[in-house]
Amino acid sequence: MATLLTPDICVIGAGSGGLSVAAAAAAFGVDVVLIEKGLMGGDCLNYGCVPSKALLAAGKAAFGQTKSPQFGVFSRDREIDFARANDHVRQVIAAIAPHDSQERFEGLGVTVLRERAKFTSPDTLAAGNHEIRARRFVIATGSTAFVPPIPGLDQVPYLTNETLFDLREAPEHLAVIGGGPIGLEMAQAHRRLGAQVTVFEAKQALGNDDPDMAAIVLGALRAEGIEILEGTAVGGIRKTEGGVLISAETSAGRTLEVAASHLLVAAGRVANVDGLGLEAAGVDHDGKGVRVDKGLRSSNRRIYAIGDVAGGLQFTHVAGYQAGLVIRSILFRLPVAMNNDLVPWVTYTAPELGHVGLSEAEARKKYGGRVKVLTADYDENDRARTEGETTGRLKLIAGPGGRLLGADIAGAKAGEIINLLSLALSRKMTMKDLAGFIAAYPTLGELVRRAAISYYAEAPANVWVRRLIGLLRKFG
Ligand SMILES: Cc1cc2nc3c(=O)[nH]c(=O)nc-3n(C[C@H](O)[C@H](O)[C@H](O)COP(=O)(O)OP(=O)(O)OC[C@H]3O[C@@H](n4cnc5c(N)ncnc54)[C@H](O)[C@@H]3O)c2cc1C
Ligand SMILES: NC(=O)c1ccc[n+]([C@@H]2O[C@H](COP(=O)([O-])OP(=O)(O)OC[C@H]3O[C@@H](n4cnc5c(N)ncnc54)[C@H](O)[C@@H]3O)[C@@H](O)[C@H]2O)c1
Repeated sequence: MATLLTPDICVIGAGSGGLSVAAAAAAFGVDVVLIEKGLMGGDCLNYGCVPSKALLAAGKAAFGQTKSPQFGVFSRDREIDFARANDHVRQVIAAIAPHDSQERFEGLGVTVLRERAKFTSPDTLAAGNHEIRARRFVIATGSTAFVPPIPGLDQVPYLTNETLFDLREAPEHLAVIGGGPIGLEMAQAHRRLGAQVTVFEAKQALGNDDPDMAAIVLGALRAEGIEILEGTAVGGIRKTEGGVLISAETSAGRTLEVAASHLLVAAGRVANVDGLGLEAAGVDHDGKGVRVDKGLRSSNRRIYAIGDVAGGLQFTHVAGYQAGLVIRSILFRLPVAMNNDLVPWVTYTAPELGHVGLSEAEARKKYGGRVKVLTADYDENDRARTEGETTGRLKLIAGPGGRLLGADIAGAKAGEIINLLSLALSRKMTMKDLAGFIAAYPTLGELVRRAAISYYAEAPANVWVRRLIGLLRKFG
């Protein structure tokens, strides 16, 4: 007979979103059951952010050696041991894992069940030998790699983010389907660790970002020898003795065939809703995931959904932000509303690509001619020069009254600089604020001031400003 549990909150999925809800609720002394069918930590720790950034760091170290003669440093034997790079990935995961572990959460007072969860009715969930009736449920089951219906793909061995980080040898030639953040981050990491890499992108690579900024990143990746075939849809795949043969057609109607040793599918994500019993629970869902309102509630008011499964922006910090909103709603019954306008994102290629707020196109659509686009180039920044990182640009989008509407950065440390602009956006700052603070010299952050100051570029030529200066001069 099933054991009945009646916690205040039941969380399904111990990834970025689920762990944040469980930890916060437990900190307030609330009775929580957390259910995880796979590894604690979910995608981000085991198959996503952490291993991808660790592998990129290994690639950066390898690439640094090729750049070092610029600094008068010559290394004689440049040898890449891919297995050691993979060890680094494993060690980073292992170092973070205790923070997300069952032991830690049980120590916080959370009941952790390592089972697959499934709703059996609008207020009941089954998980192994347990039946759970909670006051509130939070679905945080994440997403999985979307595998496109390409003829032959199901007949060949392919990698996804769940298997890529198991490789102990560098692929000789890695073919990647998808030129989004996953495809391009992994293309660069593997290229720098010795693989030949070809990326097939049906539309535009980095298509969710500002096209000018994406072009800077794509140019840099191509210069490192990554072949990025945009407007090129994969039409079929065959197994060969040495790997796979990929047939693709370009938007110009040209057919091409590429032989590769390994294939990575990075063509987007599907929300993990299958097998959750959502129909039994009365929870509506569509191709994007669980349908939620601004307060992250599903069609069953007792059940919330957060993170990748909720069908919006798919980032760890979004899952964490949504977890905070759900906690406020469940524990304090406060009205909450998600605001995606303030969410930054970063693609960790080199150069990095960062974004927050409205894009230039969105801003122009909303404010027309009242939008000013202000830029500062990395090759004019002293710190970028000293570091040999002069490829890049920062773009600020200013609206009426000089108010910051959005920002895009392609360049070194874009991910760090975008945080400053994320804060500025959330505080409703203007170009006056961004031009008026003291930035330490020499830093890449000075790019923000430089772009913001250009908002006032016309001031010295303004006749009224000149008259005012002339008038003030008369007072001695
Ligand atoms: C290669 C890659 C790189 C990425 N890099 C970044 C990055 O740099 N920065 C960033 O912000 N985001 C990044 N992301 C996205 C980020 O990983 C996700 O947005 C984040 O993990 C979503 O958190 P989540 O809690 O919604 O889901 P997850 O972290 O995936 O957790 C969901 C958990 O639910 C469990 N589960 C599913 N179904 C059930 C069930 N029926 N019963 C019990 N348990 C279940 C799963 O096993 C999983 O552990 C990356 C993703 C990938 C794939
Ligand atoms: N740095 C980060 O924060 C980071 C890193 C990786 C992933 N992520 C998250 O994970 C999400 C998923 O990443 P992703 O790169 O898999 O998805 P994506 O949707 O951003 O990109 C997938 C790309 O694959 C292309 N594509 C789809 N089918 C194709 C086909 N048959 N042939 C050729 N191209 C095809 C699409 O046109 C698209 O450009 C991201 O949107 C992001 O939210 C974040």
